[in-house]
Amino acid sequence: MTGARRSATLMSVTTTSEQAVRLHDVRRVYGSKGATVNALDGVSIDFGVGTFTAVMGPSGSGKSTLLQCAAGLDRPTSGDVFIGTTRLNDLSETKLTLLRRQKIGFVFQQFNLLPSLTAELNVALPLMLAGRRPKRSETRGVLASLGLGERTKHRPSEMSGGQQQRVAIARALITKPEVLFADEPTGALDSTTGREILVLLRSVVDKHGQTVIMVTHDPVAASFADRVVFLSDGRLAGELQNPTPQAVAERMTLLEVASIGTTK
Ligand SMILES: Nc1ncnc2c1ncn2[C@@H]1O[C@H](COP(=O)(O)OP(=O)(O)OP(=O)(O)O)[C@@H](O)[C@H]1O
Repeated sequence: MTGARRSATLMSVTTTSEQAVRLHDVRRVYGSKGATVNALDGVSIDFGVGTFTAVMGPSGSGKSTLLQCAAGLDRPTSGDVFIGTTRLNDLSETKLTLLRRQKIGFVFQQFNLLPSLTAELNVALPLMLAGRRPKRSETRGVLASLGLGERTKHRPSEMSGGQQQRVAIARALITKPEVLFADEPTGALDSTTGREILVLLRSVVDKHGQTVIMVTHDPVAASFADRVVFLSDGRLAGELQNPTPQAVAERMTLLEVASIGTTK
């Protein structure tokens, strides 16, 4: 692409303040000559400020790769990623790390808490990494707001899976991120506990106006979102607004069948 054409393209994808995250023609190729995988194959999508989006698709369709590229944890092979109005492609590793610390929270399926630290210290960690000395009232306040006021001194091994995931969410929210990314946040939890976590994620959007982008395999979990976007073979394969579990499950069945058909 010529410089002029590239500038024109970039002008046309300049983000507005209503978009929390924007991907434009993002490709992510893994491997090298002879053995490459197009994990993302030209994905363009916007995530509006204060919205809750679920990302679904068959295994290997590129969901985690999408999340990692959108969160600046992985760099696309080509294409543009914006967080707010900042284009991530232009940032050095140091600036990207700073932006992630300021604007992004990430929650994982396996919680990823530090086992030797109390709940309170796990939550304080992002502030300490940013060079701040966290106030006890700050970390305890976030833990209390997530129903963990009595657990501040407990270590991860002394808490249930649901409590550990709530600590992980408290840790992600302590920096007041604009966007919270969650990769299978209920995957390791029973359905009742998982539902509590989803209610919590919903309130992050409804009460605080933050943006949540969540990968899930579970149609019930996806129904907590405002929108579900589907991926298949690294490409967008449609979306559902105001999804019901039934509508999501039907769409997933069609995609799974199509994906089995193409791998035979
Ligand atoms: N680091 C990597 N090196 C090589 N290939 C990779 C790497 N990460 C992912 N892939 C491949 O890229 C494709 C997309 O992977 P990704 O993990 O994004 O899919 P997914 O939809 O999240 O899958 P799942 O639902 O099974 O977690 C898959 O074919 C996967 O094998």
